[in-house]
Amino acid sequence: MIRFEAVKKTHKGSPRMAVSDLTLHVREGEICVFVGPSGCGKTTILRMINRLDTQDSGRICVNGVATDELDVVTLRRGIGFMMQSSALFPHQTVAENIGAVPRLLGWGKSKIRQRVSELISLVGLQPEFLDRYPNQLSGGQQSRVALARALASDPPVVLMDEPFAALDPVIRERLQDELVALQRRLHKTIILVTHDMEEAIKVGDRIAIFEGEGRLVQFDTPHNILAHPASDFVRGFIGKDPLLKRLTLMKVADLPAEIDGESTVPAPELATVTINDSLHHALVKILSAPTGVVVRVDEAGGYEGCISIESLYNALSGSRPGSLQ
Ligand SMILES: Nc1ncnc2c1ncn2[C@@H]1O[C@H](COP(=O)(O)OP(=O)(O)OP(=O)(O)O)[C@@H](O)[C@H]1O
Repeated sequence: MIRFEAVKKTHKGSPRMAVSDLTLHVREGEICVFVGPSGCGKTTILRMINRLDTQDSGRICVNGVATDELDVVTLRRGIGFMMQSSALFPHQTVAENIGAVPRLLGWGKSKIRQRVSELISLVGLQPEFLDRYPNQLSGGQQSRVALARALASDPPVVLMDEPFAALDPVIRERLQDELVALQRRLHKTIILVTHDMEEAIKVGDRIAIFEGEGRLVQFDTPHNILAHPASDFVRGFIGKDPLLKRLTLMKVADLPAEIDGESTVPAPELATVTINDSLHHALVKILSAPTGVVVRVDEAGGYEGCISIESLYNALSGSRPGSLQ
């Protein structure tokens, strides 16, 4: 859907490259997260997609068409952009902010009003917010409005530059969850820039990790990056406890169900986990269970076998305790 082919960029007056020879393909309908330290070129890469910046060489294609072969208005019509720290228009109401792109596209007033009211509920805000100004909203509410604005013309591609960076951790986590849920319904192609690896792991279908001068060092699923970091740089970026992070990503449903045929009813004293719980949650329960075993149940509470610490080791590596690095 979005393809970078040998893209290079050095900003005028800068002694260093912002992007070095980037080749990368973001698939249709995925959330791809760009992560890396400050100044490594993430924003520049994002801005080149909708031609706010221009590459010095190489090609960027959106849906098979090179961006420099399209006129810029047509290109940007298909791309929603959510900039750093919301960047809402301060002198416009929420309704006017959300309707900004449809207005530019010349939609009629009633169509815009209908779209704005759809979007405000899509991002989880009450209609009474529509007449407020950005400075009358909390940071989390501003982010919701900025997301609604980026989605206004229903673009197939959405670019998000550190959308949740300014939010407190609780609100940030909630919005990350909501973004993932929204994406399941809307199937946009999303590129989200962050410097927060936890956020990347949580929302990304795939993560592109960059180091200085826009050098791509690894591009893979969160699971594979945690299991097989490509370099010490990636290992350092992942931070502490990669095994625990992998357990957070995996669900009880990812383990094979092991019903032994006899104990079809769990003993009442055993703790239970459901198939939608994370393996991290299962680990905590196993560690606090006197027997070292928890019962696995399906969504309806039906017995599906037992899980021990060994099941978790097997899920992580297929190996025995002691062999994990
Ligand atoms: N307009 C500009 N003129 C000159 N240099 C620039 C310009 N914009 C960015 N740069 C430089 O290009 C490099 C990449 O910047 P960029 O903003 O893309 O990085 P980033 O990874 O998004 O950083 P951050 O996480 O801090 O937002 C940096 O060294 C930056 O100083």
